[in-house]
Amino acid sequence: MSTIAAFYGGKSILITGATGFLGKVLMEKLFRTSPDLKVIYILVRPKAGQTLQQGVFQILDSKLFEKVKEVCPNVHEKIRAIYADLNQNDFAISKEDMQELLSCTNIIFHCAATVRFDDTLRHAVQLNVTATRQLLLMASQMPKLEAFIHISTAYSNCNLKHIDEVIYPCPVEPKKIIDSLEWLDDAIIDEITPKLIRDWPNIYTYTKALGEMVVQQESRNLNIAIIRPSIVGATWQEPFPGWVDNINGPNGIIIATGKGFLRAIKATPMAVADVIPVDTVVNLMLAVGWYTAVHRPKSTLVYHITSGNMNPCNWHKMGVQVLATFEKIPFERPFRRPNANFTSNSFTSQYWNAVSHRAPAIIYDCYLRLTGRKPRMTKLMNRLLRTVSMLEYFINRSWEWSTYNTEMLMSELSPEDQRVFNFDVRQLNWLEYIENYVLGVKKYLLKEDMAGIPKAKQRLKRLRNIHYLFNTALFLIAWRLLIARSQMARNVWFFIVSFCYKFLSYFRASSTLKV
Ligand SMILES: CCCCCCCCCCCCCCCCCCCCCC(=O)SCCNC(=O)CCNC(=O)[C@H](O)C(C)(C)COP(=O)(O)OP(=O)(O)OC[C@H]1O[C@@H](n2cnc3c(N)ncnc32)[C@H](O)[C@@H]1OP(=O)(O)O
Ligand SMILES: NC(=O)C1=CN([C@@H]2O[C@H](COP(=O)(O)OP(=O)(O)OC[C@H]3O[C@@H](n4cnc5c(N)ncnc54)[C@H](OP(=O)(O)O)[C@@H]3O)[C@@H](O)[C@H]2O)C=CC1
Repeated sequence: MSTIAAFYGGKSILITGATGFLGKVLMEKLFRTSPDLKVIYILVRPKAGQTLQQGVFQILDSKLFEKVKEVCPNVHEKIRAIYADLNQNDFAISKEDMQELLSCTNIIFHCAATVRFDDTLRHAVQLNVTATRQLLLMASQMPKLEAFIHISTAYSNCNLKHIDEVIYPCPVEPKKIIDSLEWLDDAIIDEITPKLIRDWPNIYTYTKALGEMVVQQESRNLNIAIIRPSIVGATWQEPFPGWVDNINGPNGIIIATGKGFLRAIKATPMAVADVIPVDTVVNLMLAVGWYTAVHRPKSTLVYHITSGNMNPCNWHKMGVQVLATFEKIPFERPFRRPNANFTSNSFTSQYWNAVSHRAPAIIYDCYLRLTGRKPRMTKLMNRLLRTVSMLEYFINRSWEWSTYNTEMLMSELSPEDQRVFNFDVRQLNWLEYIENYVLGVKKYLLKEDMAGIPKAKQRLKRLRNIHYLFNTALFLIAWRLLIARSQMARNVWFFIVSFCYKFLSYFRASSTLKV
């Protein structure tokens, strides 16, 4: 029997961000491996037109929870959804609910965050910093609390090149920022934001760094651990390979490439693609929860869960494998044939954007206008290119994350726990993983039917022929214009034509002689 699975038996677990990508996979694994856990409290913000119960059923109805329903048929009774908005004071939790949370919770997994790179500083601080502080305050009033696990990101210190499993201080105290945001108006905040975030690439990573500082400062006598995953990708093995459910990180890029919208990207091909499967992250989270509660380390331990130092893959390898998978399992109705040009040069990147992205979008919009439809491709392309520009920082650099704590934890696990809660990425086969990832994006995100593959392949062939035809026509027009304008081009043209003519005459003569 797994020690970790047994540890969660009978426990009351509080999860924030349970409706998100990581939160869902965490709940799934908890129910599957510890079906005898007492209850999982999830803090859910109200959604228009949906009751809490409907929200829970929607999560449980997804394919992700199919195995859970077999192992734990009464799973819906073990989820206790609580209305909460982490942007509000006391999270807007009712008194009764708060009382229950305070008196019963044994373990907290704090996953909720805004992961948008372009959020306002006010909102990002509220969610990623102030809410963390408030949750810690709540945690300090929980007599039965055994461990508080805070989910950060490996990029919270991405202004550094080598990152250790320690909490780095931020130049400005989180408390000062929280206080000043209370009285500063939005216009001034916008103005000072670049000065505050300094060499962090966006507000998200900056506020996650502030969140870690808050954890350190407000930890009191709690048992706390911080987990820093890199780019969280589709499931590797559990409950089945390839599960994804949002367009963040690589997912949106895979869709945009598979649909033929995105054919070139400003990326350093040899930079490490530090993607980490979501089930690996969840396994580490559960192991850390157990270790923190049982072994009670004296200080707050930080755990990196990254792939780059143990089993590195680079963007080139990833791009090639993604394209190879599109050959086998293409997405339906692509705009153009998928392609992946990587360039680290700004000028070349702008050239590709003009020729390979904006020009086809404009041509397509002209076609839509001519056929009496509303143009939409240019707008979509502009949004896509804006998104890609925000991700560029992460695909043009490599980082080194030390993983001493993560390795130490691995060595502390029994062989059974190492198997059930496997977070050893050295065993990951990238080619297989990427193929399943792309397949998962097709099935679970795009909800495309596998029966449509032959038709999609036919469409790709047609697009290839159109591509060749278009290029040939373009070449001939360009050449014709050049000949009309330049004597040198005419000379070259006559030389080629006379050379071909001579070659053909010689060929004909020699074949006549042989006869
Ligand atoms: C040709 C080359 C081919 C290559 C071959 C393929 C090989 C694979 C290569 C893979 C390289 C990947 C590198 C990943 C690096 C990640 C680093 C993460 C590091 C930190 C990790 C973390 O610690 S934490 C999670 C990270 N946190 C996010 O990842 C949120 C980002 N996101 C936003 O911050 C907002 O999304 C933002 C953008 C403001 C827009 O915001 P916005 O207001 O414009 O509105 P929306 O979000 O609604 O999206 C508007 C439209 O952009 C579309 N879209 C949204 N995201 C998209 C996305 N990723 N890729 C494409 N398309 C996306 C969407 O489909 C919409 O399209 P539509 O208009 O048709 O609806
Ligand atoms: N995905 C990634 O690549 C990485 C993620 N991380 C970290 O992992 C954690 C989870 O990320 P992920 O699952 O991908 O993110 P998601 O965006 O999928 O999930 C975010 C969760 O936070 C909840 N949330 C947001 N705002 C509020 C609010 N005001 N009140 C209550 N709940 C709120 C969301 O609820 P709702 O459903 O209502 O929106 C959702 O459940 C985050 O802390 C993130 O920083 C770290 C590294 C990489």
